[in-house]
Amino acid sequence: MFRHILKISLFQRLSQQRSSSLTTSIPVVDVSALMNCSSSFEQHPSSSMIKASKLFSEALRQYGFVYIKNSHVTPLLVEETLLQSRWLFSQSEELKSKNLLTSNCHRGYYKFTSACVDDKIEAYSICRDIEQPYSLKQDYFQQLYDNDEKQLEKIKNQYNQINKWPPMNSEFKRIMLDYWLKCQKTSTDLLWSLAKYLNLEDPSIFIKQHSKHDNNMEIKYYPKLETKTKTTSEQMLRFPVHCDLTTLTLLCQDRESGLEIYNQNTNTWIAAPSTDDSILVNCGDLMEVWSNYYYPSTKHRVIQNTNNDKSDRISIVYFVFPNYETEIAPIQHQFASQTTTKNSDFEPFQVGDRMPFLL
Ligand SMILES: O=C(O)CCC(=O)C(=O)O
Ligand SMILES: [Fe+2]
Repeated sequence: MFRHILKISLFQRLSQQRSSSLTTSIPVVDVSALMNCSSSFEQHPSSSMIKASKLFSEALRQYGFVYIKNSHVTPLLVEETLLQSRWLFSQSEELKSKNLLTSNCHRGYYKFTSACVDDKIEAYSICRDIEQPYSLKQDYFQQLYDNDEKQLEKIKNQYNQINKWPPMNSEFKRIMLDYWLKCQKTSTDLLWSLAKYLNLEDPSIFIKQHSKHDNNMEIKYYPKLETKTKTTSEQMLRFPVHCDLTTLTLLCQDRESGLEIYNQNTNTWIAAPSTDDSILVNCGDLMEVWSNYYYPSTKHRVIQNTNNDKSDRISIVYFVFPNYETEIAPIQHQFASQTTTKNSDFEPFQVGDRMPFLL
């Protein structure tokens, strides 16, 4: 009980910090009717499911990014995860480097220099928390390297590295894994809904090809900048312009500004501030191709916050990937003729072919 009250008041305090004074034209969609739809969607879906699916799909189609509320990722869980993230980055260099440092692996702590000259961004990453993570990728690598046992052994050792957890904080691990799982569940429901909206012959095609949940979650810490670098627009970037490689990406942030989304209709950048009760979803390159260019992979970036650069910033990004062996090619669907027909000479590829190779 006490714990619950504490959590709520903490949540209220933090969400006051998180709510934004900025406005944005990116739509907010209530996805409550879609949650659990991948397991409960019967032959005759309810009208609220159909409505939510249409709103979500059309918003993604139009903007590339959508705020979703009432997903499995509750506002309280977002606050708790941000709080634990903040705890991690405030730990000593020794703890972060000694216990968590990673090289050539998608799990653990690392630093990188980004677009801005004196910018050092810290990051912490986890993947699906299983004992033999290579098992998720072995179908792909085995057909790639067939009989090359030596190479396969090397790859197996590399990919079997497990998540790195800070010692003596079991709460950290519990909350991170909870957040990870709720993003997994949310993304599965959203993938189902996107396929359903396209009226695909097999509406479970996307989720079948995501059965291994080989996803990656990355928390980034952007420290307060000591010097203002405002001279050119290039220098104001904190994370460069890019598209994600994913099918879907789920993103939340704890400060009001920084993230911007490119709108190709108006040729402008739109601010994507954090909100109290929603998280952002966008499509990446794999979904763009797979959906026959219907759901666009949209450019985005993080800029230096010039209104309030007294603060640091945390973002939590959950990258959703199909199984490595999945073959990607534009799919036929009811809207396919309206989309750019780029598929006549399209060479199908496997997801693993596009992923960074870690040896
Ligand atoms: O930090 C952010 O808000 C954006 C990061 C991002 O877009 C990415 O990691 O792909
Ligand atoms: Fe991104």
